[in-house]
Amino acid sequence: MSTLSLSLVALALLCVALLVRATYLLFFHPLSSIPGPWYAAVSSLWITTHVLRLEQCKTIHALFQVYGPVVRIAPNKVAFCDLGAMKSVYSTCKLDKSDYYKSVLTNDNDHAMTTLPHAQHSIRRKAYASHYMPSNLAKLQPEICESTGQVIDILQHLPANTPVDTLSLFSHLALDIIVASSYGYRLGAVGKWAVQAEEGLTVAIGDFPKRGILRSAVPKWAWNLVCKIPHARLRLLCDSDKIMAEFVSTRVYEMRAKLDIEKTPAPIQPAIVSPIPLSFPFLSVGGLGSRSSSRSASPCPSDDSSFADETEKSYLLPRLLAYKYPNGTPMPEKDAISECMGHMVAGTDTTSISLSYFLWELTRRREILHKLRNEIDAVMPDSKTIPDIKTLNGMEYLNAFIKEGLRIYGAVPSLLERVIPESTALNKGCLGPDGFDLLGYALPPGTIVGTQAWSMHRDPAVFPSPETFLPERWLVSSKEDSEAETARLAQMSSYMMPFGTGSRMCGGLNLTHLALRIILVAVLRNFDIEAAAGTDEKSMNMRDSFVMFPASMECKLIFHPRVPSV
Ligand code: HEM
Repeated sequence: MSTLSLSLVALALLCVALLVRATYLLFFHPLSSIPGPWYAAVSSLWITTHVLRLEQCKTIHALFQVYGPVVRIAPNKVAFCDLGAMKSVYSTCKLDKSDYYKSVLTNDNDHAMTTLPHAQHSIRRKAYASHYMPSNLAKLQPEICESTGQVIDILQHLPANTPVDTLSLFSHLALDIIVASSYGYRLGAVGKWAVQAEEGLTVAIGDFPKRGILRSAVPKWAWNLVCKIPHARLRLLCDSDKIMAEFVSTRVYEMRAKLDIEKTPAPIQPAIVSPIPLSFPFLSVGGLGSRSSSRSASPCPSDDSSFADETEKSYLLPRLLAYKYPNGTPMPEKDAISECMGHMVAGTDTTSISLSYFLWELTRRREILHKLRNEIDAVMPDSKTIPDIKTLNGMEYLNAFIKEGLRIYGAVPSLLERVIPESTALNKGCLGPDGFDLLGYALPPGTIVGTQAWSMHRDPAVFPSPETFLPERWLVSSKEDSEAETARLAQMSSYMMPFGTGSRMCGGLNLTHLALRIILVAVLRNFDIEAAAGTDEKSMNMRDSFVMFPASMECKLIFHPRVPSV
């Protein structure tokens, strides 16, 4: 037989094999009764092209509108949009996460977000959870206010009509806040942003998700080869994980040194103590010089008693290093480092993206801005003094605005993938004889299942005119029956999942709420905001790659100081 004939036979066999496989997947596979396009059922290629085009969320949403609340989006993957199923998957049955999350391992090690099994995750979560309790965060309010105050200063001193890329500015601010709250360390990223000096850590955090996508898309040998290419920017991207790990390792070293000094009975030598940032969290290391290092310039309302006893504050890193696993062994440094890195990655871009969209929306919605302003001006007579948490939490319209902002512009609108387990051992009552029951469909073990905030937040039966940004939907209407109003608000809240839902919900949720409030009131009290030329519907069109971001990868706004500013 000639080579040509052999090739033709091989090709024919391949076609038959593909046809047999497609027939099985379409008609005989346990998921074959689930609605969805046939091309999604026979291959993952279709959904992958939409992932690569950065529009998975919108694509899945369009499928729900055609096929209903359960859709097969790939041979082994099912998406749903239903409140009962959401509760069952994420809360009642606490299904394990899918392998997808492993693309964001830090320092080649797990952190809470990448710890897939529920049982192991809950041990991890216990290690950090108390750090983000409101009572601890309240003590960290001065740090957040001070970094925010620095941003206000910088914006006030910019030449008139300077467009500012808020994605960049707020990611520096978010990082300063997270670093201060995690290590009690003054990074000064905002200060560096102001003088256009590159902050290596911010660049590394921005690069890290791209590194994860690239790394998982190519074989290991190809990735190693790419990282050997002598191109400075590429090397930075390849090294982003290492840069973050080195930063956190240095903080561990400093903290250990501080603890050793504290254990030593001899008098502490100032020369040794002074460079340790835990004692002096706001020592400037590249910020705005005296302004940033001066406590008296803090825009926080608190009297200095909150600074008086630094030991009362508890930062994330020492908390992790003091944590003991159930077998009594302390959490190894490697785990503490990965955990801290995970929080920096999880919190920086998400916070800056949300803030950017919130402000951009306000440039188009003067009536909403006006209402917010009235509320803010009333509680903030001095434009340089930010109200405390209690006041911020009590601001009805601000709360409604943030809820609506997270509904439409939540930075993680994506499918949160979970896996149907093999056995019922850990999930008693959750598996029937045919597997997991999802709205009447039996999903066999190994099926990947999930819902997405994008669609849950856009259910027209729960959120009328879902694409309209309407903070008022979160306010109690005095014209309506109060019981009906309570039920309406409760129903909307139950559909909200901007921070995920159930046992794997965002660890930094409380910190985010606090930071968003502080930053929003400070900015809106001090500035009028305008969209710069080129910042429009098209440039801000939402794209997603787990985290959502604007199509143009920037959000340029102009900050005009408000006149008169008290
Ligand atoms: C607007 C800002 C933020 C949004 C929209 C957001 C959203 C989310 C979502 C949706 C998840 C759950 C992922 C899943 O179930 O698969 C998550 C997890 C997580 N987030 Fe956030 N996040 C934000 C800010 C932050 C901040 C500021 C921090 C910390 C500094 C943080 C730390 C974490 C951690 C540690 C997890 C993993 C939780 C666990 O599995 O125990 N996030 N976030």
